[in-house]
Amino acid sequence: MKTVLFWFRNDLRLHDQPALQAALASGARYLLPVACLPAPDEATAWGWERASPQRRAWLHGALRDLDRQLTGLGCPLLVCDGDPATVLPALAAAVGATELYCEDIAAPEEQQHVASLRAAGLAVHTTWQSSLLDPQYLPWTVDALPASYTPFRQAVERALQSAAPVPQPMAPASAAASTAPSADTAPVSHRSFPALVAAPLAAPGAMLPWPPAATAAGATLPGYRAVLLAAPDDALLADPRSSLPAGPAGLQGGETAALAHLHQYLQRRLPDSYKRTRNQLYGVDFSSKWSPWLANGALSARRILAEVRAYEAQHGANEGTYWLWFELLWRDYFRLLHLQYGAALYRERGLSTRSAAPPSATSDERTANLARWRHGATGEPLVDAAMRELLHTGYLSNRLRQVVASYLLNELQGDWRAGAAWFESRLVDYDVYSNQGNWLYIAGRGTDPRGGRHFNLEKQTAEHDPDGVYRRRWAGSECP
Ligand SMILES: Cc1cc2nc3c(=O)[nH]c(=O)nc-3n(C[C@H](O)[C@H](O)[C@H](O)COP(=O)(O)OP(=O)(O)OC[C@H]3O[C@@H](n4cnc5c(N)ncnc54)[C@H](O)[C@@H]3O)c2cc1C
Repeated sequence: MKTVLFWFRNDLRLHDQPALQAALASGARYLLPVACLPAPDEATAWGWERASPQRRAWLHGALRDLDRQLTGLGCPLLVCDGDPATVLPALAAAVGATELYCEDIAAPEEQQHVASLRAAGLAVHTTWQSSLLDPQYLPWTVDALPASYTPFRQAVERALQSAAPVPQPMAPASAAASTAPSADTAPVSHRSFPALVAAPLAAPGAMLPWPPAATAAGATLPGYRAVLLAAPDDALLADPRSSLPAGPAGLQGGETAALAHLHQYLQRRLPDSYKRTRNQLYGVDFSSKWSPWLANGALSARRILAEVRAYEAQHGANEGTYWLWFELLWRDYFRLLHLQYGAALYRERGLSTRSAAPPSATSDERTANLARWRHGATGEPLVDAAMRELLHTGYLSNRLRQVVASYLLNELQGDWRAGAAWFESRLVDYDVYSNQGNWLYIAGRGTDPRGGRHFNLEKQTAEHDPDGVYRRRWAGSECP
């Protein structure tokens, strides 16, 4: 009787889960859901930890919630320690599985994981499911995406206008193959758009049981990690100054809290003010705060859009609801760029053909500058306040992300890849596509024709923190 593994990656949810639906429809008798946690002390090439304690705490909350839900369906989540390329083949052998289902992620390291699993003899079925738009139904093949965001958005909006007004629910993904191209496969061309934004799937009403060998092996399963789910660490997220007030008495990681947060955001009619408030620097309601749940997949972008469309049907569309779509489309754009360019986005020059002007600062000066930037000790009050907020809470408004990125690149002559790696370590909403895409954009090494962004600090301060409230909020915060 067939046994399959389902590997939860950045899709820690049961709603709108075509990859999981494919596993359930595969004819398997048993299914073992598994998530792999990186080692807590994993370091980056830049010398700092890969994921901060805050980022890990948010992820752990999502895993705890997923485990609660799966346990309720009789199929608990197995959380494993270590490198998926090692742990998963060992686990498959221990429980008699030869097939694995998971979402497709078009970033080089994540692609390498899948390649290693295949090389180890597992049949891996991947499903692309993290974007709003289904790449199979784009007006172009992904290797011919419009060269920058605005023509991309305009073409998508034209395509949607010419499509059937009510999108059809997405059929469960085929178990036989990937449902959409990865960066390493050639896409096919399509001329119709009704499924361009599929309706989100409901959560499965039932799961399959664990394989008997897994039940018998229990704590001796390869990679098995016993303590995570029993020892909440979300107090790390409870800084009262945070724009993302999380922790035991605040927002929680995971699908249950994600859906509750989405509903309250809509119920309180916050979309109506979004366009006006979105560039503010602090507070909970100035922006949606969907990103921490979107990042680890506790919330699906298609589910958000479906609910925003229902909101528009009830209250009327307005510039706020449009702007939320506009921003979610940016998120998609960076995903599609990964499908188009893959590892090229990770080169120092990115997609740019021009070589960088040699920095006038010495290498030692640049190293010292980077350390001062990371710890909020540059001497520029707005930058320092923002970097301290990031360090203490794992969240930063979009405007401040732009300001501090520009400062590192332009004033401190820093390496954009170091900035991106620091954000990866600290952001609770770290998303490989959005992080890489935004850093490339500000560095002028992506597709943007304007060639980089330089934010004027004086102007930004006067415009967004004229009375100094934000700077005072973080002044004097000790930085480790
Ligand atoms: C240098 C830099 C690095 C970034 N790194 C990340 C990252 O790792 N993860 C991440 O989710 N976002 C990243 N962003 C984008 C953006 O800052 C966050 O998505 C946003 O601040 C999250 O807060 P929110 O959910 O309240 O956003 P809202 O303003 O409410 O926007 C709604 C949603 O739209 C999407 N969105 C908004 N702005 C952007 C954008 N510029 N690019 C892509 N998607 C966007 C997000 O999914 C967001 O949740 C980065 C921006 C910059 C300038």
